[in-house]
Amino acid sequence: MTPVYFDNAATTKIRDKVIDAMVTVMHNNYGNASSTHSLGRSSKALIEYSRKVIAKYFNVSASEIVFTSGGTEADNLVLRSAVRDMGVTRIITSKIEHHAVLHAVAQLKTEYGIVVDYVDLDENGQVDYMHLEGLLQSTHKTLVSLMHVNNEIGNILDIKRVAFLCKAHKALFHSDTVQSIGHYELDLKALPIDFLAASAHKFHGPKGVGFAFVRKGSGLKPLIFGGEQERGYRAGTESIHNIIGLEKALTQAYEHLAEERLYIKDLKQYFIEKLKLELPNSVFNGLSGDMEKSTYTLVNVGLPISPEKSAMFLFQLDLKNIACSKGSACQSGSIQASHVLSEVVGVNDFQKTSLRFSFSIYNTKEEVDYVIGVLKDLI
Ligand SMILES: Cc1ncc(COP(=O)(O)O)c(C=O)c1O
Repeated sequence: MTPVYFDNAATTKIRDKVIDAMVTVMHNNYGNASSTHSLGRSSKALIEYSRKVIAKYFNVSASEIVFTSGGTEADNLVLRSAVRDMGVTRIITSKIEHHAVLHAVAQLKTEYGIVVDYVDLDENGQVDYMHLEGLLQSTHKTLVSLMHVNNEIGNILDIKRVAFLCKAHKALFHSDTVQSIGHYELDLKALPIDFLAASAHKFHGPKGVGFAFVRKGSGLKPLIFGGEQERGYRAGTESIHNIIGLEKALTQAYEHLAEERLYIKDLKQYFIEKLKLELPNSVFNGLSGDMEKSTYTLVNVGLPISPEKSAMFLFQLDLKNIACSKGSACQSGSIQASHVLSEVVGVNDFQKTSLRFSFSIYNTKEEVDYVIGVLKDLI
């Protein structure tokens, strides 16, 4: 039996069309994009074509897209260069960012002694925009780094509001959009955002490739030094098949966005209703039970199971062929809280075991029925 895969926020299955495009490239376009012969030139042309296609979706110019090994590298590229090369002396972020941001910022604090401030969050983990505005009254050269969609609880940031707040206070704005690109559209002509991070494996593309959007004139310098690839922003021979895979995955995602969003949203709604009916003592963490204020791709549920029993519970789910994420009140058997849930889940609800179920076009309502049936039986 193939697993019921409800862990799409961790990574997604690659689309067949994406695999086909990548295999064709691996067969035919093995030339190094820096070589001047025709094989090299055709590799280079493919990369530049992909860059143009990607840039168009965000209404930016191709030179503002820098390919990276994924979201983590894109976050690090932006954050580290902001401090090292752009004069940033203060970063405002939140305690529920992905570790790719949190740990990179902590490292910058250690290395450069920058000031780090964490914006207040409300009881659902939503950014307190008034507090953010207060924090922005500062003489420091500031960068704000706030994620668009939270990977654990699905909360959606009012990215437009934050972008204009930053602009009004002359702060740079970076958003980790790893969970939103491919699922939400962003017009970067209309939004004053300076930097973004994206990752292909979150929208049915390959692992190990992503990109940073870097606004023209930002003064960004590389994280990795060597050759002149990526216009000097990122040294190293380009992974052509991965870049083509990224572009094809993004094209597929945005071409089918309307119908696929409807399909997945309907699945999430069905999951919520069914869970409320079958296990009414469950709670939805953060805003994940709110169809409008959280992403349509995931729910994070506190189930009425004590954390001590949580490790066994996850093992039992695994035996039933259910793949979901611990997301979690208890990780790998030790009672170690997720940093996101520690911030947003109240003490009482924290006595429950939290699981993240994240959906994609490859899931069905029958799978939802199966999972909720298993949860009910086990509980
Ligand atoms: C919000 C967020 N940021 C960054 C990352 C890291 O991306 P990558 O796996 O491409 O390095 C992830 C992946 O889990 C994520 O969910």
